[in-house]
Amino acid sequence: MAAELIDGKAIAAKVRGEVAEKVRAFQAAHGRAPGLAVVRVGHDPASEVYVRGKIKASGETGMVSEEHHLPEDASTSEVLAAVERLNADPKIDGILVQLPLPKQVDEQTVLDAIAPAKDVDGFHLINAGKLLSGRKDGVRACTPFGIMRLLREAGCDPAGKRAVVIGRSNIVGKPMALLLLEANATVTVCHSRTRDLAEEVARADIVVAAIGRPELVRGAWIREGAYVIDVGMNRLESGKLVGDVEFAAAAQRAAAITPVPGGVGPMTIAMLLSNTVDAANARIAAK
Ligand SMILES: NC(=O)C1=CN([C@@H]2O[C@H](COP(=O)(O)OP(=O)(O)OC[C@H]3O[C@@H](n4cnc5c(N)ncnc54)[C@H](OP(=O)(O)O)[C@@H]3O)[C@@H](O)[C@H]2O)C=CC1
Ligand SMILES: Nc1nc(=O)c2c([nH]1)NC[C@@H]1CN(c3ccc(C(=O)N[C@@H](CCC(=O)O)C(=O)O)cc3)C=[N+]21
Ligand SMILES: [Mg+2]
Repeated sequence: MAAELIDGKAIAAKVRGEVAEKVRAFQAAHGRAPGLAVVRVGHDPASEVYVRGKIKASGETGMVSEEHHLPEDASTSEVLAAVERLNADPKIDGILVQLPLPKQVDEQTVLDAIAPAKDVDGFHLINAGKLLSGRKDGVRACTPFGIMRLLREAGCDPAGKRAVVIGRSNIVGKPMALLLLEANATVTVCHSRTRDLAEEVARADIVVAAIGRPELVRGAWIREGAYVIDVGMNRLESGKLVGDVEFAAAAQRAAAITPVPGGVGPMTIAMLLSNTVDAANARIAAK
């Protein structure tokens, strides 16, 4: 069986088109475009690539975006000062602090300083708590939120299905598990201490791999007809980018699968823009 390819690039383009429509309506109603601020600290080469992608994509939707670059040796209070300025800036609707931060910067303190209404990553504990509590008004983390859209576009309704999420980070694995639960899947969360990962995966109708280990999930583990979502971004020494799933072998068994690149990554950026225009509208509505 050859899997359907879930074309994240194409679906992300569709989402960006929806966002551009909302940006036009916002501009017409309020005389300005929604504003996104990205804070980047130091010189992580991968972060530079991702931030460039975010700035470019936001411009294409008609949004205004700005990048604030702080030096590698910036202190927690310097990063906090940048966040506070953006919290107070009425033209800024969304704030994203690119992770990872240099070691001397306290990541949790910085994320918790972002005004929850401007936290377009959905990483603030208020937004994490809203998701946990089943409230619909919080901001959803971009990567898991985008994955829910990919599943929907692939014709997969999670209700009643067995979903296995591999990874339990605050930015991908945990919010992913909660969104799948909200969509009525039966959810198992696996991690580095899981005794038999192959056995867990073999039962899954939906597999989301968010590990960061090249092709750790073997194609032979995949249940016939499963939906496979690969979040992993692993740069090999050859320069090739591969996911956490052994793609070619998994595609022999899956109903549908996301490629790397061109799957989850572009959707993450599209959902960031979607969260930003939604945050702009919500802030105006709250005034
Ligand atoms: N495409 C996109 O938009 C995005 C892609 N990514 C990519 O997704 C991947 C995961 O990111 P992130 O969640 O931040 O990573 P983290 O490193 O924070 O989390 C990795 C998770 O994988 C688990 N893990 C590690 N080794 C194994 C193993 N052998 N078996 C089972 N589980 C294991 C860890 O378990 P434990 O908790 O026990 O340590 C941990 O929960 C990375 O490749 C990252 O680059 C991330 C964000 C967005
Ligand atoms: N505050 C914060 N928010 C994030 O959302 C965030 C972050 N920090 N830190 C890093 C991770 C990673 N991440 C990606 C986004 C897009 C692609 C992406 O577009 N990838 C392309 C390929 C890019 C390439 O070729 O390197 C693709 O998959 O097709 C990947 C990864 C967001 N993250
Ligand atoms: Mg993200």
